Amino acid sequence: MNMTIISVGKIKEKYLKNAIGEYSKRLSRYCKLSFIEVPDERAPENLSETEIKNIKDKEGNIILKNIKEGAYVIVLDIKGKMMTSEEFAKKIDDLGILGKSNIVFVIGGSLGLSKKVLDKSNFKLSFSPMTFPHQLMKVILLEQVYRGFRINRGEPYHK
Ligand SMILES: C[S@@+](CC[C@H](N)C(=O)[O-])C[C@H]1O[C@@H](n2cnc3c(N)ncnc32)[C@H](O)[C@@H]1O
Repeated sequence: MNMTIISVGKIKEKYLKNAIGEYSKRLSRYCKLSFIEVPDERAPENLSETEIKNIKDKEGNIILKNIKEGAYVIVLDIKGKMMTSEEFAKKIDDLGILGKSNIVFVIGGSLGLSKKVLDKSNFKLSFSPMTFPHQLMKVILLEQVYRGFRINRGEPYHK
């Protein structure tokens, strides 16, 4: 299974890079993982609704260009569906059974995702009603994908 994580902005913090590196290494046993980082637009304070929309559209159009035809697109969206880790593991397993071999996860930038990107998605996944920084979201997502593969294989993992 190929998994691609498209996110907005570069991760600069060393501790987050290390965590991403660690989970990427662990996941290499289970899937082919790749990352695409889309440049984030400068977003000063006090932007108007129109300016916010324009920025999200600009970032969104680059995200869309990076999604290959036929990929199953899961966007990370606070208002999306919340799941247990077991349900998420089953979702990954079901996608494999359905022959969906290219899964794309999309994480928005500080302003969130454009409507076009949300509309393009096959599934909207929420990790909680709380807002997390997008950089941290990448680590949390990787951990849950790793946990999902371990659950699906019946392999031990700390609860
Ligand atoms: C800082 S948040 C953006 C907040 C923005 N105000 C919004 O409502 O989308 C950056 C990105 O992280 C992801 N994210 C943050 N918290 C999340 C959560 N609880 N569940 C799912 N995705 C989340 C989403 O992809 C979001 O676009």
